[in-house]
Amino acid sequence: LYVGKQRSPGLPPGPPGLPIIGNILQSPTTYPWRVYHQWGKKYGPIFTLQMAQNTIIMLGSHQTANDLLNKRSNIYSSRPRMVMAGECLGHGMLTLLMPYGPRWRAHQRLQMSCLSKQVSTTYYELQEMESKHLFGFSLAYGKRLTDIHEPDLKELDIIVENTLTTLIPGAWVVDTLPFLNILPKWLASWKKYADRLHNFESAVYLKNSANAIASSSWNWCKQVESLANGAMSHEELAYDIGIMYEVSSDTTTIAFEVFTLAALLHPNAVQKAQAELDRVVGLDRLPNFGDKNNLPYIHAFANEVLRWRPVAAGGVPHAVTEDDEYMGYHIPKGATVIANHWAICQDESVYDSPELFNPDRWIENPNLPLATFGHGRRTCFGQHVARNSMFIIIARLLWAFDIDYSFEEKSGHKVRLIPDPMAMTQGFNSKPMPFKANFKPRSPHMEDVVRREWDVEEKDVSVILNRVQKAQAAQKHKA
Ligand code: HEM
Repeated sequence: LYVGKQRSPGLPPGPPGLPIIGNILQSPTTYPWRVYHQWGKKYGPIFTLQMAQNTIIMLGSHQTANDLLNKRSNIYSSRPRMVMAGECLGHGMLTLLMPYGPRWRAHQRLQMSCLSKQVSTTYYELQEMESKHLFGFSLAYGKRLTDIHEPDLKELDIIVENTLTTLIPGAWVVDTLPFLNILPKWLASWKKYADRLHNFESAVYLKNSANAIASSSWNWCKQVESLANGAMSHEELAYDIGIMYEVSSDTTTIAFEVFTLAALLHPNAVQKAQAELDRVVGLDRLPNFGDKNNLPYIHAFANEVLRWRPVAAGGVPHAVTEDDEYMGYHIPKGATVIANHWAICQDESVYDSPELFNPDRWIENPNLPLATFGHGRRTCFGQHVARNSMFIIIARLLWAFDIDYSFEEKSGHKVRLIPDPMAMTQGFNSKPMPFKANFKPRSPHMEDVVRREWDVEEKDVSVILNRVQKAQAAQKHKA
């Protein structure tokens, strides 16, 4: 079935490749996750791509990803060498890309002290406040940003964009041929580029962290500094907080863009959500976290947004640390193992008519699996915070607004601007291509309620963060 020379015997099947370079020339340049989804139909739910020396095992079904990445997570939880992003840019400090082992676990413990399911309930007040004004920087650095043009936010957005450029699969020759990284800087243009980005990133993270530690309120920087108790450098700790901001801001923003796209294209689902909100919450106050257990359709809507267009559509690569056998195939130690989130979210054996946006599937079966936050021990640490953000923002947006098409004048006629639901960006994260939507208050009364609630809200972030600290101390005391 495949060219024997490029593959060790017993590997899962895959497209035949060329000597030495294997499948490199066949790497799809547009929507690789959709192409791999199709290849999965031909080669099966587990198949191999040989990228020069790198063996990549693609998992295209819920079952294969669950069997390997979840059930055997003791050996499927490392990361492949991502030389450009992990080494040249991050100098080994980006937890997302760290190999599995004691060092990653030490950082994971620090990050989970800020993000666990239990701890995330202590952020409700802040999320409620910020959802009225739309949540970001406060937890990490103990300071509110009120304007999207603030320089602090711009700097972090530049870092996110820079990092994403270093993560594009296939974009950097050194990721395909890692041995090239021994070349001196004058011969290795990527090293000079990465140095520039690293110096900027490190300086911003250290500055933000120093300001946060000097501030009067509780924040994540203070939390990890006190837990690490001198065992890690300030730079490493500043990176732990920086990466939490990096991986949360782009992903969560994309989830809301997908939400808006889904809401625009599926008015029936919006009507169902609004009927639930009106019944449970009524018309005289905004929904809040106290309503969390009584709004199943809002949770279903959020889950379906995450399934319909998974944010990291192509998956985040894992690496296997031992030789393994699965379905009669050999999976060699060191291979990269990628769960294709797009293919898994379209898995027909799990989701009926997966191409449809249908929140009701989560009402019929609230235990459906969801690949969007990844798998096993590397599952997104921030999933509880992210889910809470999605709950409160979706509930409040749909309570307060109708989301409708924009119109354009064409030869004297008003024409609806209908976005293409499949038009998404490429890259590590995939978001909808720009589109227009109109948010219209559902009634003047509801508009008044939003204004009134914002006027009486506690907006002093240090007051709220000190309450967060007290709530976390109470949780520890109870435990
Ligand atoms: C909708 C929003 C989000 C999505 C879709 C998302 C998705 C992901 C995915 C797919 C991974 C890699 C999983 C794997 O390797 O199998 C990941 C890792 C991670 N996420 Fe998220 N994420 C989101 C929001 C957040 C937030 C809000 C935070 C923190 C505040 C966060 C923190 C992290 C961290 C620290 C990791 C690295 C875990 C590691 O060390 O490997 N994420 N996320």
